[in-house]
Amino acid sequence: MLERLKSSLINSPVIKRGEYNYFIHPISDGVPSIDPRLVEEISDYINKITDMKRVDTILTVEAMGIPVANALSLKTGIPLTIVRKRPYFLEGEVELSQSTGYSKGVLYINGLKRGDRIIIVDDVISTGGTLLALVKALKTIGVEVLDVISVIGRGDGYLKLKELGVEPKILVTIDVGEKGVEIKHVFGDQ
Ligand SMILES: O=P(O)(O)OC[C@H]1O[C@H](OP(=O)(O)OP(=O)(O)O)[C@H](O)[C@@H]1O
Ligand SMILES: Nc1nc2[nH]cnc2c(=O)[nH]1
Repeated sequence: MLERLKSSLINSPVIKRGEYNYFIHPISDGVPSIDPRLVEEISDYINKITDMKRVDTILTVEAMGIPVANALSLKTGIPLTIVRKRPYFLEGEVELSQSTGYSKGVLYINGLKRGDRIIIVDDVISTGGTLLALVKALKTIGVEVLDVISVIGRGDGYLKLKELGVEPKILVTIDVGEKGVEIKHVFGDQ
C-alpha cells in the first residue's frame, strides 16, 4: 500500500530553512516533477478511506495541496475549492493567519457558506499551524468539516487539531533529520 509514496519519501533530500529541517518531495514541492502514477496512488487511497457521499466540496490550500486534491476531484466529480494566499475582496471572504515551521502568511477562504460539508486535503501537516487556523476559520463560517486528510505528516502538530475535535488522517508519518527522511507510520498499519 502507498508503495510509490513510501519509496519516494525515503529518497527525499533535506535542506535547512532556518533551524527547520525541510524535506523536498514532488507532492509537497512539485520538485523535481510529479509522477502522475504517484498522485493517482494517493488520490485512489484517499477515495478508499473517506466517505465521499456527503461531501459538497474538497477543500485544499494553495499551493501544494492542489495536485492531490484536484486528482480526487476529477476521480469523484466533487468540486474543488482552493484556500488562496491572496485576497479577492469578494463578499464573505474570510481571512486567516497561517504559521508554519518556516513561514508566516495570510490565507483567504472564498466560496464556502454555512452548512457546506467539506473535507480538507493537504500535502503536509507539521506544526499543525495551517490546519488549526483553517479549521477554526471554517467553524466560524459554519462549515461542517467531515474529514481532514494530509498525505504526509511529521511531528506532533496534528495533536492541536484534536482540541477542535478533529482527528486527521495522515497517510504516511515521517521523521525528518538533517541526513534524511525516515518512515514512522503508514495509515491503516497497526
Ligand atoms: O503544519 P504546518 O507547519 O502549518 O505546515 C503545513 C503547511 O506547509 C505547507 O504549506 P506552505 O505554506 O509551505 O505552502 P506551499 O504549499 O505553497 O508550499 C503545506 O502545504 C501545508 O499547508
Ligand atoms: N516540502 C515540505 N513542505 C512542508 N510543509 C511543512 N513542512 C514541510 C517540509 O518539511 N517540507
